[in-house]
Amino acid sequence: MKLKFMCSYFSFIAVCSSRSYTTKTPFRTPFRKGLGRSSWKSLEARASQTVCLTDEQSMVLDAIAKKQSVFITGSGGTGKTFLMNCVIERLRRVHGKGGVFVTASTGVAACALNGVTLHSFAGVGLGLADKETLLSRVLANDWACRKWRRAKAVVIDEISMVDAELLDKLEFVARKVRHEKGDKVWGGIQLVVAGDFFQLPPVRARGEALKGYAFESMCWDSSFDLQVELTKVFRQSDDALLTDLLQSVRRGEIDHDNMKILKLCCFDKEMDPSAVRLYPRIRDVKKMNDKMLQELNGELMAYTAVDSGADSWKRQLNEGLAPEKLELRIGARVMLIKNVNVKSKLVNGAAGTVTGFTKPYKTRLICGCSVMPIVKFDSGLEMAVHPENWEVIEGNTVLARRQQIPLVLAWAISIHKCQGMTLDSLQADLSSAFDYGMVYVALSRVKSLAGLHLSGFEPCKIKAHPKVLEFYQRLNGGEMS
Ligand SMILES: Nc1ncnc2c1ncn2[C@@H]1O[C@H](COP(=O)(O)OP(=O)(O)OP(=O)(O)O)[C@@H](O)[C@H]1O
Repeated sequence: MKLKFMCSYFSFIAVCSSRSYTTKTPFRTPFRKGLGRSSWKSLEARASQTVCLTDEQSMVLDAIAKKQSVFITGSGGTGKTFLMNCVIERLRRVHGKGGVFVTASTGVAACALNGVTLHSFAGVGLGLADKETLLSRVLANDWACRKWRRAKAVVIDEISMVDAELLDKLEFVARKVRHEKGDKVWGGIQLVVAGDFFQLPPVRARGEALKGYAFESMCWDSSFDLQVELTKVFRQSDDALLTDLLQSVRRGEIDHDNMKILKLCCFDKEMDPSAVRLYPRIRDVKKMNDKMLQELNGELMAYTAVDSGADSWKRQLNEGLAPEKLELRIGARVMLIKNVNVKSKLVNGAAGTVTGFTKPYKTRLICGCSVMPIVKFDSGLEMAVHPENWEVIEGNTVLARRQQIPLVLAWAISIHKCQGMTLDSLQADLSSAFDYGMVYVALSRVKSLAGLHLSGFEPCKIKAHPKVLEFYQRLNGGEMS
């Protein structure tokens, strides 16, 4: 039955355009024309005006207002990142800007929230030493100590990439540094953690065993007042078949019907030339982008990021998505790495092609270049892309800032870097997929089956860790959602 629907589905998409754009968007005009910056509504107010928060999302915000510690999870595209932005704003209203520290396990995720990496916030270096050594390191570091003591709330995004050992060490450091608050877990800090453990696990050297997921830490259960799993998938809301397939892949399962669907994505579909290629390994990404750029004939335009702040913090900017050096030619496939205009769908992940370059109005140089790129996005919109800022903020201090054109070459990107993105069309080469959750992360970026192309796919590459399965079963009272 499912297979029958699937076949008619594919003939349907063959007749229609191979691209798919969400038309049932819940967004209304986010800003009223003519309003100055100071009149803009808060993010949360705008969010609730333009989109309907689900009951689960509202429940999280209510808990935040009550100063509860919350773990937010859910499959890819259920709005964790979207909600985190509202959560951060609510926390700042509750505690004041200076008491809220926004962190994430990776530079990419930290930059997306204008925060810092968890390691750099904590002042524990790589965090490899034992907990007592790390504590004395923090106590000897005035700045790190002050941050821990000033913190009223700490946000950690992409928790799936933090190991259990590190989480326990940080909880120990927080409790000891803030001993005047009693012996409370995390020294009484309100903790808001988000992530999906079915996605990528902590990065480790090749062959090195997993040290344990964060939920295996000793402090996990006592760290939260509330653990919420978001269940409404927004990203694939127009494609029930893909939503259903992804739920199985997430659990590491693939039945006969879903296998057939994925096989059709491998062989029977004409390749969309605009599809982003996803590779498990960075070297393949670089090779592909360099090769494709070289094949173009036009003049090479180079944009060098304008950075400010201390060198140690600038390093984190390099871990983010905005490149230090961006080279473009007419014809280059590019992707936005920042939301530029949500109403016009110029959002993080929107792909397009460079069609020309134009002189900027007033400014003479844009990131070292005299012209700005003009991009024709796949939605049909063509526009000059202006530089944007990325900041590393801790509490209320801006530690570093990068100005760069918000584009990356997008013939190819790595599966690690695409975690968090929404893509219209992708081609994933899964032949060298090596880790738990990797296939799921790659597949769950796309909005519809029409935009999904696979190569190197084998069912054994779909892997979910048994401990993760167990954790979610416990979270749902024995039931998998
Ligand atoms: N309540 C909502 N109403 C409408 N759209 C929403 C809502 N919440 C989130 N979205 C939209 O759903 C899409 C996916 O959200 P988001 O990227 O936050 O998901 P995610 O759970 O963080 O995904 P991933 O785990 O893959 O990073 C975004 O386009 C976001 O704007």
